Amino acid sequence: MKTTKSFTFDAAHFLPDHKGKCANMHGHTYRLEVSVARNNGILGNGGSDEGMVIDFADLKAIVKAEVIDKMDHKVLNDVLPFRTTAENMADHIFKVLTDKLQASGVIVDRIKLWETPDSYVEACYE
Ligand SMILES: Nc1nc2c(c(=O)[nH]1)N=C([C@H](O)[C@H](O)COP(=O)(O)OP(=O)(O)OP(=O)(O)O)CN2
Ligand SMILES: [Zn+2]
Repeated sequence: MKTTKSFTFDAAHFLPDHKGKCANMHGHTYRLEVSVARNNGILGNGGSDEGMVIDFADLKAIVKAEVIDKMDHKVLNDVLPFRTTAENMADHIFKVLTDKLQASGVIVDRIKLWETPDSYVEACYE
């Protein structure tokens, strides 16, 4: 069982040394899909999380605090310490959310990051 929450955020960036137009500052409305699962495969048993991987609201709050608030309406080159390709961003988001969720027995199964309406990357568990 996988549980997914989607987000959008707007940000500017440029790719140093890019051979094409992306070397120039430009913006994207990114779409981020975060899919998570239980590390033991068993859904919550008892209490508020009964029958859930994670409450949608809890997942939303974590992604907002750890990712969206740090990237939305930012110049990504100023806030991320790597070349801001969609691949590097998805890898970073995967690691940040894995660190945050692992104590509660939740794993990040997939990060899907759309940079444009027709271009996306995926970072997947194993
Ligand atoms: N593998 C990757 N290739 C490119 C990335 C990336 O992150 N990973 N990024 C860019 C640029 O950021 C660019 O803004 C997006 O590229 P592209 O899809 O080519 O942009 P367009 O939507 O304008 O292209 P269309 O020709 O309209 O499809 C470049 N490459
Ligand atoms: Zn771009």
